[in-house]
Amino acid sequence: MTQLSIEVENLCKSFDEILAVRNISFTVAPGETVALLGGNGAGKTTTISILLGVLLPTSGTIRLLGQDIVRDRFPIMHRINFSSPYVDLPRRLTVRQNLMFFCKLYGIVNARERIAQLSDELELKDLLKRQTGSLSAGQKTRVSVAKALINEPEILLLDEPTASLDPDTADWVRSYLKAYQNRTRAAILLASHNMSEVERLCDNVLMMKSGQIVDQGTPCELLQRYSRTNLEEVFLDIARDRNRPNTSESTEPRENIEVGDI
Ligand SMILES: Nc1ncnc2c1ncn2[C@@H]1O[C@H](COP(=O)(O)OP(=O)(O)OP(=O)(O)O)[C@@H](O)[C@H]1O
Repeated sequence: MTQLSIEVENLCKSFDEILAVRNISFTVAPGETVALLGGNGAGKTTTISILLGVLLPTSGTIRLLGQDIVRDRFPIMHRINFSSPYVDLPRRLTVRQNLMFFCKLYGIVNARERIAQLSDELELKDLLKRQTGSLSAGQKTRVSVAKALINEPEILLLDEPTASLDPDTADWVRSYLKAYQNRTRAAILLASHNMSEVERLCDNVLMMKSGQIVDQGTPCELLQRYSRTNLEEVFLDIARDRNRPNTSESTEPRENIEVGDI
């Protein structure tokens, strides 16, 4: 049987009296993309931070590439990577210096070639000499994606990977990530508020609310289950505790949805 890339079992995380993550379990297989969806404060970033080893779980187990991350964190860290708009790279370093730092951190042998390849593919060539702090939000996001792929990770954790990108660049970055995954069979766990991104990239969706997984399935399964035509409407049904259309109570006409109202 193929080794699962991510195995999360009964994970809980509390910050004093706040229960940020409540007993969640899920898996991600190699080559699979799974989305964590949920409103603000649902527990997505906390879950990703625990997978990265930045936060310790209160209870539960996490295996990445078959290894327990609390016991065997260091041997697997060079096989995973992440991108988040909330984690700034050192602002005074140039883009090249930042990428070189991460090449050294991950022990990349042909660092110059790797940086040249990524900056070519992600159109960063003109930015390499610029101080990272001087870049626009969208430019920083592209640098963050380059940093996330620098070690060709087997597990990629993406927190809002296309935040701040214009629709054209966002679409291009999604295609790039998909091509990377097709080539490497990396497992991707993605937290996003962009439902069309999730529909396009993800094989499976975990709907989180108040720290729990309240529903899950493929985008198609969720659309069918809620009798909806897009995930944005499913998201609103769950966020607003609307009844599922397939249950007996849900035969009433459904109220209009204001999609921009998430
Ligand atoms: N360091 C912390 N100390 C105390 N509470 C925290 C901390 N980090 C997160 N929380 C709380 O845990 C809960 C989950 O937060 P988290 O950042 O995981 O949500 P999220 O789903 O990523 O939200 P968003 O979509 O707004 O980014 C929230 O109630 C948040 O206030």
